Amino acid sequence: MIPACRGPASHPRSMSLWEHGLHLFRSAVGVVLPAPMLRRAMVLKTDGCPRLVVRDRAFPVRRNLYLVGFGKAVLGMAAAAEEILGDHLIQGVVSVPHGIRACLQQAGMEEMLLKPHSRIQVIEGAKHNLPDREALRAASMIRELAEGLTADDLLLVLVSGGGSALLPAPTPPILLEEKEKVTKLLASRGATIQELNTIRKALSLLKGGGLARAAYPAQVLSLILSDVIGNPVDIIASGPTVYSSTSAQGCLQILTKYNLLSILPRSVETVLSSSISDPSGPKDYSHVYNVVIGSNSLALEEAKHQAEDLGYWTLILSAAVCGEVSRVARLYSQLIQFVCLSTAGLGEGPLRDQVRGDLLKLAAELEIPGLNLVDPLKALQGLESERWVCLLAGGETTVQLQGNGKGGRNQELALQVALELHRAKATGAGYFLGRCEVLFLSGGTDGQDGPTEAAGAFSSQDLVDKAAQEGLDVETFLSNNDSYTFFSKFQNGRHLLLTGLTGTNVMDIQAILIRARDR
Ligand SMILES: Nc1ncnc2c1ncn2[C@@H]1O[C@H](COP(=O)(O)OP(=O)(O)OP(=O)(O)O)[C@@H](O)[C@H]1O
Ligand SMILES: O=C(O)[C@H](O)CO
Repeated sequence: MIPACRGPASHPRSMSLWEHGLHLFRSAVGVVLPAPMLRRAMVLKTDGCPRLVVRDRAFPVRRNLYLVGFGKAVLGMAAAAEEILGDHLIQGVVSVPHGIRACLQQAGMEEMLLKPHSRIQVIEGAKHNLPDREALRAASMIRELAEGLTADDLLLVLVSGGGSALLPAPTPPILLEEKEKVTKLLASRGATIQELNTIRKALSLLKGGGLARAAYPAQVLSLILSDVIGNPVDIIASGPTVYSSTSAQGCLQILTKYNLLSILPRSVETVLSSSISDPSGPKDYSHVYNVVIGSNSLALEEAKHQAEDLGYWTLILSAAVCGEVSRVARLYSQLIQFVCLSTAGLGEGPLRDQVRGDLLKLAAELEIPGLNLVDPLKALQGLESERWVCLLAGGETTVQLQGNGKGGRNQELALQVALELHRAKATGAGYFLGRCEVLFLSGGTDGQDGPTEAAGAFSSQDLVDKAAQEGLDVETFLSNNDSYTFFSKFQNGRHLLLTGLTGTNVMDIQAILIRARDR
């Protein structure tokens, strides 16, 4: 479990980079844990007329509050919300992952469980993140609750990643199995989450704004924890409270792209063609207020704040890092080399120009939204030598699985960075890398990286050599996508980032910490 984050007890200079990295990761996750996040997002004011205040809006409350939720982090969010709302909450239903209560109990995370006499009913479903009968039952209870509301009511909707599978309500005559078949095929053919959820929205009664329509004329307040790059509220959990501008033509384009048109179930064709005559449904969503209350950027901001407190010159590179792990690893390795050249006080020179050129080229190729390295590189170049540097980033990379090993994208990234740095040691940058202490850390904020029990891993430029001394060949493990097995064996698992399930999820976080070695 991620403990509540306090500042580090020891003086920053006496702490290892390792301890700094762990502190930053814990702080980043701490700020998007359900309870603190909910407490920041909404306040129940009881002076005068009781009202629920969220950002610039105040919703009058008089025991007229209902709650629904769906997603992997929603149980903790519901527990925190119920505590804030007290007796004003009349009734609630949340759809959460199969086995989550036992899991949280086992991990000692009681604060994320509902109290014994809670007014919120919990349905566990979507085993293996796939919609099932239980999730279907939860979705229909949620729909019923929403449809029974009046203009005097306020519906609080809690949304987090994993919500799509936990809120299945296929538009008749589509059957659950038919819808699942389409989404499974799309996912296996490499569709993006935007494409996948565009189709899900078109085939669902509740997604793509359907829940907000069902709740009308009640007010709808939707609090959203984002697990998608750029925080698009219409895509996160397939946007059940967000107007959907998706057209049937847009859906057909996606289905054509992935060669699915000829194998669509008849029911899906029927629903898509009937939506051509009613392209978007009602557009008035003035009764809805959607607010993103937790995101990768928020977590990175907190890590930056903490790193600055520790004495680092800190920069957030991007909260939208995506792309193949091996290419992202090359980008991070070149950034590390650039920083080492800069902090070693090397003035303008051909080596740094070369690294800079390679970096800009690679960054352009990766097309990471909003990543502009020109100014950060200038700033790094202008830093006084020996300055501690912290670079932070977040997002979600992808791994093309080729082997049958055990791992996750964060552990694979950490291992790839170590390999890239090892290779760089043989180049002109090697001398400068040797003069710096470097720590690379990548972790999933949900505490689980792929199907492993680690959240991620730490690495550095000496890892490959040290592993070789233990008879472990990094390239062999990487070629089998076996990063977890590697990190479990190497130095008895010391480089694994082990946090346990955190109860939240804002994708992944990377931290690079660099300081000149004492000479
Ligand atoms: N052996 C492996 N090595 C590297 N990556 C792996 C391996 N096996 C699975 N993965 C990656 O793990 C991811 C799936 O795990 P996980 O459930 O953590 O991701 P997710 O479904 O995107 O969940 P979330 O967004 O909640 O973290 C995929 O990106 C997959 O490519
Ligand atoms: O539930 C979903 O659709 C994904 O987790 C993206 O939010």
